[in-house]
Amino acid sequence: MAKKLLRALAGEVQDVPPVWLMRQAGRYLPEYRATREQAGDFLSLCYNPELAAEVTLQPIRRFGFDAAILFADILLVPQALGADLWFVKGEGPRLSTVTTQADFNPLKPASDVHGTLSPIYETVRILRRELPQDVPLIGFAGAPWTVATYMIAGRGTPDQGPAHALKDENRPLFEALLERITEATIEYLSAQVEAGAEVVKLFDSWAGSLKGDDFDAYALEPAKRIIGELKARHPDLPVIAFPREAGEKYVGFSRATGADCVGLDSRVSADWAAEHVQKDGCVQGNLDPKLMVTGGQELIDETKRIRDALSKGPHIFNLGHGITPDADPENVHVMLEALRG
Ligand SMILES: Cc1c2[nH]c(c1CCC(=O)O)Cc1[nH]c(c(CCC(=O)O)c1C)Cc1[nH]c(c(CCC(=O)O)c1C)Cc1[nH]c(c(C)c1CCC(=O)O)C2
Repeated sequence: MAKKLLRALAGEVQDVPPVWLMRQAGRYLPEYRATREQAGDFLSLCYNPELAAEVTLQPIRRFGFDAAILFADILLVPQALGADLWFVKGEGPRLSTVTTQADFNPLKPASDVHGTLSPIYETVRILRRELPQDVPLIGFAGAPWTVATYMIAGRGTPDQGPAHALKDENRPLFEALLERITEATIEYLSAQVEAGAEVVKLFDSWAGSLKGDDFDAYALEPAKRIIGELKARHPDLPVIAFPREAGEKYVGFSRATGADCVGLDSRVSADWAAEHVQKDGCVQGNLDPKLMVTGGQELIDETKRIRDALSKGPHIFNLGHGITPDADPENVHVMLEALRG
């Protein structure tokens, strides 16, 4: 029997949808925290193929999810382009900033990213050997806009203000940066597929802060380019696009970009998505990650409600965003029982 996730991506409607969770390998799991400790820190874990493969496998062993997602980070691409990257404990990522032509000039060409990223391809090769036969591996990268917001600000920002400011004040530089990230992302994802990733996902976590024509130019168009080039190189490759908080812009996104599936955040209702988004194909989502912390009957009811609302078309069950460090692993079992039971 073909893998459940691949069947959903091919448009098959299933009584019980395949399920995996964003950030399923992460700090809510004690075994993840132990392996990260063993690696030293988060980035050392990302670049250690044996240990990165181990943390990718941990949630598969514990929960029996229908897909594994490569353990890495979207900010490895800026690092491969030459940006400095480090993580401040309890705060998050920091990067050297790109706000002037002088900052941009030393960035490497896209074809040079493989030197830094080759350990990630080794992680993929290990995983293809070690994953159970029925569990496909999802590779991923950040979408150009989201990656650019971190490269421009040098950190996460609540409103992506610095990136919007550069877009408004120096559009040629902003567009050159997006172009470089786009090219690097094509190279990176293509190499993941060559190493054995069976599906790829493009995370545009901050797509929702792009409005109107900006959304089309800087979220939709780059996704379309990346997906078009990947499918030219790997014709059967399924792609999941996640323009988080796109709202009304979710409508038609998969048709316009060529994505096989669109990821939904928790702000849109499953009923609305069934009518307006799922008519174009597979959707993924969209349980509120908070329910993995609070649990109880509401978790059970919401899981079933989303499953039922999206049951008339192809659906991959997931959260609306990543599972948080304060989530209770027991609640994952509760959700799986509600979904599959
Ligand atoms: C914006 C973004 C990043 N990284 C990612 C995104 C897009 C998705 C999203 O919106 O969440 C994507 C990502 N990051 C990670 C994965 C691995 C696969 C998975 O299990 O989903 C994936 C797919 C591991 C990680 N990436 C990070 C962790 C936590 C690091 C740790 O172990 O201390 C993990 C497991 C760190 C990270 N990485 C990033 C930030 C802002 C942070 C700090 C915030 C935080 O601590 O949660 C950048």
